[in-house]
Amino acid sequence: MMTKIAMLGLGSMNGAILTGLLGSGVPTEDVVGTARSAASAQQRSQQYGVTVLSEEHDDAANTTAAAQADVVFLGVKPHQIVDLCSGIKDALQPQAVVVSVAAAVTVEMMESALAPGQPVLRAMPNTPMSVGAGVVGLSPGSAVGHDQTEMVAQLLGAAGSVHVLDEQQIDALTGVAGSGPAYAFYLAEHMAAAGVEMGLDPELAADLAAQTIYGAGKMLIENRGQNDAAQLRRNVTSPNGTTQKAIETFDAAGMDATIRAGAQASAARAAEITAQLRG
Ligand SMILES: NC(=O)c1ccc[n+]([C@@H]2O[C@H](COP(=O)([O-])OP(=O)(O)OC[C@H]3O[C@@H](n4cnc5c(N)ncnc54)[C@H](O)[C@@H]3O)[C@@H](O)[C@H]2O)c1
Ligand code: PRO
Repeated sequence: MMTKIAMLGLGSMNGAILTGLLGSGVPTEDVVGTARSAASAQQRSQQYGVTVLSEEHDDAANTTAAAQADVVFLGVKPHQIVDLCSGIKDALQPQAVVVSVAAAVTVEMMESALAPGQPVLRAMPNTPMSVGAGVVGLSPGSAVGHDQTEMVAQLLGAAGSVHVLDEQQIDALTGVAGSGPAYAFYLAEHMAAAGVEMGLDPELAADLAAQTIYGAGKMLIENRGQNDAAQLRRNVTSPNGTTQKAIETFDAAGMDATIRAGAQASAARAAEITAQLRG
């Protein structure tokens, strides 16, 4: 059976998931997306090759898309999720699985806005889903069946590694993996900027940073179970050599603690938004 998919709100995150799903072989005919304006619906329809309905054109765009779907991805901002759930509540098929990708919005908040028994999954993906190298945390709601969780895990698993985990751990996963690509991009920005400051052509410096981070990530994956990140770092660091100087400079600036504090601040911010949403 083909799984029909609705993507309500096709911004950065749902767009990345959609790119990953299409890249893994999901047929474009099986997906309907929604956008707010007619212009962005048209742009996204051209970009992804799927039907995209707009709220501007039709007030019922989200309910129309949701009504046809087996899996409904909610890709709007956290403060919009509960309203979106209320809006699609009566249109959803009873067995359709509602998957929110929003930070901070709990399973309980969604379940309260949906019909009793509606299957819900709270997901925390990251944007490398778009290149088939994402990470997704999945926390099951009270009414989602094991088979339904497996079905969504398999769907998303084609675009990244899927981890089914207790909802209490999802903010921590957000701090490491949901926000994490931004940390790597931040590193790339500043490695490239250093190269430019040392006289490299900006395009070359950006390429060097990108390829280096890609290569290091690939090594981390391919060395799993053999050499961890600390060992791979040591393998680059000749005694009294160039890398040692760089790492000493990072340590002296407290970069190790800063990176931990940043990831923890991301997780803490998720919890803070949850508290704000509860009011
Ligand atoms: N960007 C990330 O890396 C990332 C990672 C994990 C989770 N998330 C979560 O994904 C969600 C979306 O974030 P984003 O970064 O993609 O934001 P975004 O602003 O790029 O995307 C949201 C999209 O939803 C559209 N939208 C708003 N209301 C709508 C409605 N009623 N109907 C249809 N479309 C509507 C907006 O026009 C926009 O295109 C957030 O809840 C965020 O917490 C984002
Ligand atoms: N992007 C979203 C945010 O910054 C959630 C994780 C990554 O809030």
